[in-house]
Amino acid sequence: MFIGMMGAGKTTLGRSYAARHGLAFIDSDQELEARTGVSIPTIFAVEGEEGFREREARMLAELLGREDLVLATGGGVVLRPENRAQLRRRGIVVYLHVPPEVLWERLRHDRHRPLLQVPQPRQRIFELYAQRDPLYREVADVVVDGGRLKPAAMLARVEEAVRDYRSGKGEGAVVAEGERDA
Ligand SMILES: Nc1ncnc2c1ncn2[C@@H]1O[C@H](COP(=O)(O)OP(=O)(O)OP(=O)(O)O)[C@@H](O)[C@H]1O
Ligand SMILES: O=C(O)C1=C[C@@H](O)[C@@H](O)[C@H](O)C1
Ligand SMILES: [Mg+2]
Repeated sequence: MFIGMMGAGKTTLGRSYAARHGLAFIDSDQELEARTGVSIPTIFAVEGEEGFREREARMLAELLGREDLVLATGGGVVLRPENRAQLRRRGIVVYLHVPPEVLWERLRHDRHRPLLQVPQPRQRIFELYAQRDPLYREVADVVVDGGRLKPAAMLARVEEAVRDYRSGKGEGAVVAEGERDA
């Protein structure tokens, strides 16, 4: 599973990680859009953030029941304690850590992420980062620092971190229970 802030690269890297390993890939946000037939901004507009979080939590519970799946989660999935508990129980959780300055460079022209459609989106990213970084770390098995790395270089770091984690060499890592997939 990939977790991290909006713009960290969960969708981009999740898809390429899955392709490299011959695993199925699902992006929680895209799956919600496909199932509801409407965009995430529309879900936020009609049902509010609470309605979206409810759908997201139900989707997570369902998808975590599937084997051999690489899952890219939504950026806010760690906000609910029950989601964090579920993430900790299943699969290898990879936190793609990207500092807020870099996220801002990537997202400054974004019009699709409802939480950034505010008068001061840069400040919003910094606030969300401050609130969520500890939550991502709480559930992560491995933390991969992206910084300004290109997706291919970041993927190489993910591969290395997952390998180390599996062989019990990762910093603070515990030996993986059976076959756990990212
Ligand atoms: N390592 C990278 N370097 C530069 N740009 C990147 C990198 N990874 C992703 N991007 C770009 O940043 C944007 C966000 O990437 P992506 O959609 O994969 O993030 P995400 O973590 O899935 O975000 P969200 O939680 O909002 O879905 C995209 O335009 C993507 O092309
Ligand atoms: O960070 C967030 O709270 C969000 C991130 C996106 O992945 C979407 O799930 C949605 O835009 C909310
Ligand atoms: Mg995404």
